[in-house]
Amino acid sequence: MVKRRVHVAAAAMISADQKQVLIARRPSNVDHGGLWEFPGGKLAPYETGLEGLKRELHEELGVEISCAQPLIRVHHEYPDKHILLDVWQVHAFSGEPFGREGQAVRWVPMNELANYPFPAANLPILRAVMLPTEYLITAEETDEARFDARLERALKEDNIRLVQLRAKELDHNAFVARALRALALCRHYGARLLLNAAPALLDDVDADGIQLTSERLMQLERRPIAENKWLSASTHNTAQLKQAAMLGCDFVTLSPLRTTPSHPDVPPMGWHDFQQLVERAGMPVFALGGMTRFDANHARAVGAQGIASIRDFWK
Ligand SMILES: Nc1nc2c([nH]c(=O)n2[C@H]2C[C@H](O)[C@@H](COP(=O)(O)OP(=O)(O)OP(=O)(O)O)O2)c(=O)[nH]1
Ligand SMILES: [Mg+2]
Repeated sequence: MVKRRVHVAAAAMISADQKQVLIARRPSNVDHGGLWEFPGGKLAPYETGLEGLKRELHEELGVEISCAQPLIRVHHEYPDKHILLDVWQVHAFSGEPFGREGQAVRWVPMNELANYPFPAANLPILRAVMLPTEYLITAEETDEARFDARLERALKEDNIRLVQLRAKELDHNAFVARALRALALCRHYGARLLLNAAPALLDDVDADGIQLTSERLMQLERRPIAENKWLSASTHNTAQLKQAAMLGCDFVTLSPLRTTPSHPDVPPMGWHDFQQLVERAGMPVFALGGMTRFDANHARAVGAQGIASIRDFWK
């Protein structure tokens, strides 16, 4: 049997204070009835994703979208169909959303989304909604006070909300000491901290998660940390992306987009290959390798969550 292919546009509508997202409950008499969803629906013939999204949000919620950006594209195999969920983050709209088709509609704080049952295809979307567009990776530093000052500057002035502590130059004790200070700073500014370290390091430092190197990624057979922690991995190709999906990584970095001074001999993948890999990744992907904040919109446009960078934030 050839499966039906269904292209669905859906919206993650964000409240003005950026803290809440709008969800709706599917009526009990349809597919996935009773589960929660991001409002939207199937595209009509010849409609683009954004056109379909505008029509569906008008029909289902009575709102008019004025500003939307691609968030994530998820391909999912249901028993009877192949579905592409084309999800947009809606930052501005007019009208007060209500369930025009009688469905329940609710604004939910980001950190309570996990309490609502969604269809199986929605897991990567929930991750994407919760993640920011920028992922800071810390640089090598020999001076601890300077490390703290630079991290704090990025949290305070650049509004960074996701940080990876990467410090290959430090031994175990020095890494733990730096990580504890970084964690306190991140907590203070409401940012999340992932450690680029062995998963067991979470026993010493109760950070928000682990960033696996591609080498660690390929050695693992199952997810090495609890579900309530974030698991990310550094990836460079299809095999590593598949392994990350198999382990249940919440997101990944994919590199190198461009040639960088730190890896001058590694051939860059460029936006075209990057986009093809992201399309099938099935989880949020941060573009890494020579990226700056000015690349974030382009990264979004080709399907990425955003950009990861050392240099652009470490000043
Ligand atoms: N809108 C939406 N659909 C989702 C989500 N997750 C998910 O698996 N789906 C699936 C359920 C459906 O099979 C399909 C969306 O179809 P739909 O029933 O909303 O389509 P529609 O609004 O055009 O309604 P209809 O005209 O077919 O009645 O995508 C989600 O978060 N939002
Ligand atoms: Mg619908």
